[in-house]
Amino acid sequence: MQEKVSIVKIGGNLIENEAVLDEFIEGFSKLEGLKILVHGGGKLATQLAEKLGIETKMVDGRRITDAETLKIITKVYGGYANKTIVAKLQARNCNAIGLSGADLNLIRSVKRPVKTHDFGFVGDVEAVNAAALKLLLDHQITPVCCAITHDKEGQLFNTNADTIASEIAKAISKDFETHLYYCFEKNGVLRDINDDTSVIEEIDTNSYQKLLEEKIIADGMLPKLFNCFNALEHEVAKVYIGSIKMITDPQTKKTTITL
Ligand SMILES: Nc1ncnc2c1ncn2[C@@H]1O[C@H](COP(=O)(O)OP(=O)(O)O)[C@@H](O)[C@H]1O
Ligand SMILES: CC(=O)N[C@@H](CCC(=O)OP(=O)(O)O)C(=O)O
Repeated sequence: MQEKVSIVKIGGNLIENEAVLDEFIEGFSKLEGLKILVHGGGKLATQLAEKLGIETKMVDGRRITDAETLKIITKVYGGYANKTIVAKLQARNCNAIGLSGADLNLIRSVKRPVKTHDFGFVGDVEAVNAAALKLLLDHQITPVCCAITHDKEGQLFNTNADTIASEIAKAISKDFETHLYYCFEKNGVLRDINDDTSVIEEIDTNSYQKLLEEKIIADGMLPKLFNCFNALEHEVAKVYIGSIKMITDPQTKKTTITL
């Protein structure tokens, strides 16, 4: 039987709020077994860009990343957010290491091809160094991964954090039973975005198509669900979308994604 690994992705709207981040870290550090944390930080990057007078442009949930924006996201994701999370985990005796996709050649990507838009320094994932992750996990070290990748020729890229989480989950599924959790500020995929009690408890391939047609799944939820199904199609055992409470309390209402 394969050993279980929990991969938990936490969105930027949560890490921006210190009390919520602390609650999450408390729960995550108590999670039994092997684990990996993937974090976003989009909201913090947007705030810093605004302070520096740099306009933020998002297309289909992805940030157009010019050279100045790449500097900002490297500071925010690879620096402030990543190191704050690692320090908070260490304070709870969770032996974490912060990594970008360049560290250990963890995630190699290629510039997103120009179709309707040129996203600039945005990378699509090509390869994940699963052996490096296994090495860390085998030593009970918890990787904390941010939304930065590289092309192995010296160029950093910005990559959606939901994609980082699903690509990591896919890559280690040969060696481990992987359970992927997408934590964000709502209780799950909602039928009515203004009603936090309207959680859709299960979404499968058929109901997914219907929810897309009805436009119930929109904005940031589009890449998230694409990544959920992509993970399940590549041997990831379980995929959930919900609040931070779902990782500590299995009874918490959430959305379970199935094929
Ligand atoms: N059906 C839906 N249920 C929940 N959220 C939805 C739905 N459709 C669109 N959304 C939007 O998607 C957002 C989550 O996407 P995003 O901000 O990219 O998440 P994250 O912070 O985890 O990266 C929610 O805050 C919400 O505004
Ligand atoms: C290419 C691209 O869009 N990258 C994302 C990476 C961060 C992210 O995904 O953060 P959240 O999970 O907080 O949304 C961005 O810069 O916003």
